[in-house]
Amino acid sequence: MTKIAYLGPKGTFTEMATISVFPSEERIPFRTIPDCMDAVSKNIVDFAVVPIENTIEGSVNLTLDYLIHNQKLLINGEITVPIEQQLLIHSNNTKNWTAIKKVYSHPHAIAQCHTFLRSLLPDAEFEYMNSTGSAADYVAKNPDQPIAAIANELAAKEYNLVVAEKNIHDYENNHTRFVILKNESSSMPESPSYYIGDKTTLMVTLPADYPGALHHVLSAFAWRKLNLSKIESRPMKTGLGNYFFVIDVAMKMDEVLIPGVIAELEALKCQVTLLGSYPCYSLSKKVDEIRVET
Ligand SMILES: O=C(O)C(=O)Cc1ccccc1
Repeated sequence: MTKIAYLGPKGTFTEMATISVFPSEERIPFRTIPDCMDAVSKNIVDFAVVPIENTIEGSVNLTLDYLIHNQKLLINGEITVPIEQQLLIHSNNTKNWTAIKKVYSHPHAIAQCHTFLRSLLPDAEFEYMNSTGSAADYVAKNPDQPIAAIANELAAKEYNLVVAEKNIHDYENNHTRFVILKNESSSMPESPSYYIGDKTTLMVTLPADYPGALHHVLSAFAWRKLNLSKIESRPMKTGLGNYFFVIDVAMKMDEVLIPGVIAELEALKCQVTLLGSYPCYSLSKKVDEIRVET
């Protein structure tokens, strides 16, 4: 059976994303994003699902950087999931949850709830965890401490926690994109999620810093009328001011336009790496509907 690594433990948003694309495959939780990617390169699993970008916080740098610098895997698919954050507490603490002293969660989840936290738990400290699921697990295992987790309803059920406050995320339009990684390009199993189109992701390194360099790169896409859905710069880690660009093109790899862009950029002495050309899905179902037992 196909094996899928995801950022665990059970009850994470990544698990929600994974269930929606791989409802009947074997899903295996890993503790960290790099652990998921290593599992693919060591052939312990066939695919890994990890978060890559959030509407509120932007890119998940750990994923982008590990993909570029450590495990050169290919993006085989993408799934976008609506994110609703809940404040979860142990049933021992339901009487006075405003006395919570510490809030545990993934850094992006805490960042998505700053307004709520500042107004209702202004004195609480934050404790950053590898995932929202591991925060929920910690709160469940420490019933005597005045602590809460920020996580989803799946985690509330999984760890038997109480939802003290519902939908505490500051912005309505809170979505996260997850990528499906593999060490080669392979066709994805038919997904029950909604197909929303194809994307191609390129990594571009400029030969040197000179006036108009990025303009030249972008014009290779512009005059071909290729729509870019994202451009992100990340440090090359070789010195201050050295960056590479990760560029998402809103179309499938073709035989003319994208190869033409790559040839043009290479003629400008840019280094271009294809990170993947893949189908994108969207999940707009409720947690109850997506819980699938294997
Ligand atoms: O921690 C999780 O549940 C994850 O899957 C990572 C994450 C954290 C916050 C928002 C979306 C995804």
